[in-house]
Amino acid sequence: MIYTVTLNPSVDYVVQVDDFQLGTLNRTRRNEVYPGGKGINVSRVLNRLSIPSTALGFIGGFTGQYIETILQKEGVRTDFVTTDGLTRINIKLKSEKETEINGEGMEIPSEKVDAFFQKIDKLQRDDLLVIAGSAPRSLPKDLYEKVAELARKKGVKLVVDVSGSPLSQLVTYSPFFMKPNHHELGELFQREITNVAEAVHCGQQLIEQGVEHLVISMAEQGALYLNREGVWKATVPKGTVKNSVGAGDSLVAGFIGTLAKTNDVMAAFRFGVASGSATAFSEDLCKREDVEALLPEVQIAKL
Ligand SMILES: Nc1ncnc2c1ncn2[C@@H]1O[C@H](COP(=O)(O)OP(=O)(O)O)[C@@H](O)[C@H]1O
Ligand SMILES: O=P(O)(O)OC[C@H]1O[C@](O)(COP(=O)(O)O)[C@@H](O)[C@@H]1O
Repeated sequence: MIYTVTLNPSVDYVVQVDDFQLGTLNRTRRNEVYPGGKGINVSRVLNRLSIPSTALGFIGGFTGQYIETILQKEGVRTDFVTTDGLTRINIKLKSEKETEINGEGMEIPSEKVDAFFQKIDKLQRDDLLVIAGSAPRSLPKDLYEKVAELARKKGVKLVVDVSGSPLSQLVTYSPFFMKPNHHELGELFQREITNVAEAVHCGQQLIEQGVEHLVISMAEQGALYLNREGVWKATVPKGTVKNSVGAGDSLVAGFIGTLAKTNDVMAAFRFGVASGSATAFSEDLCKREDVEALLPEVQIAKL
């Protein structure tokens, strides 16, 4: 079974403003609302690929209720801990450029954290636990490590899609799968990654440290897959980007979902990349038919 953890879910408020100007009244041309947060996006995409998962994490208030309602309507299983706070609203402003404002998240009291750990404690050997996105500032700094520690004790496989210091903490738990983008990878190694050779160099160190499957995504510039046997590069399909929010999460879902179904790593890599691009070319997250249509455009070569 696949479980996703979103410690800091969000309602994503996507607004299109033509010629956005700071410091004045702007009016939207279009606005949409989606359930968001990285683990939640992974669960929603897995569901569209007919792969069941359970979404875990913390929700609160009318925004949290909205997320749970939409997920359940779509058929995603949920087992959130409900708090008295209010799930954040993240602003995704589309104008000449894409601007994001992500909230810091709500206060989560310690008894709610205990309730969350009780849920993690029910996972079984060989379950996949996807840890994705930021944690609300109120949570202890080592919370992700504690989740990873418990997962390791129970023989649960870790999938990691986080950035900043949680990434450097979780990499030491030999994740089954990790998907940093090249900026996150650069941050981890405290250097700028400007080309494939540099990304491969850093990626290989992660494989040596015990990461089993690694995808380094580089938006429209392609993606790399690394394991103990080698390095592969995929081209990404060309198209018009409508909303790249959730593209990375879609790659994660496409990869782990296909790997769970077929045990074929290259099929998983191809499907993951096509899922990321299908999301970038859609308003919301990708649909299965859009992903399948892009598969022939993903060319994979061994480096
Ligand atoms: N402009 C784009 N054109 C085509 N595919 C894209 C584009 N941006 C993102 N993608 C797809 O989404 C995947 C993840 O995007 P990326 O921006 O690297 O990750 P993240 O969303 O985690 O920052 C890419 O590997 C690619 O498949
Ligand atoms: O937890 P964070 O890092 O604040 O990110 C949350 C945001 O990330 C998203 O999950 C999208 O992630 P990506 O665009 O990186 O795939 C949004 O739905 C959400 O608003």
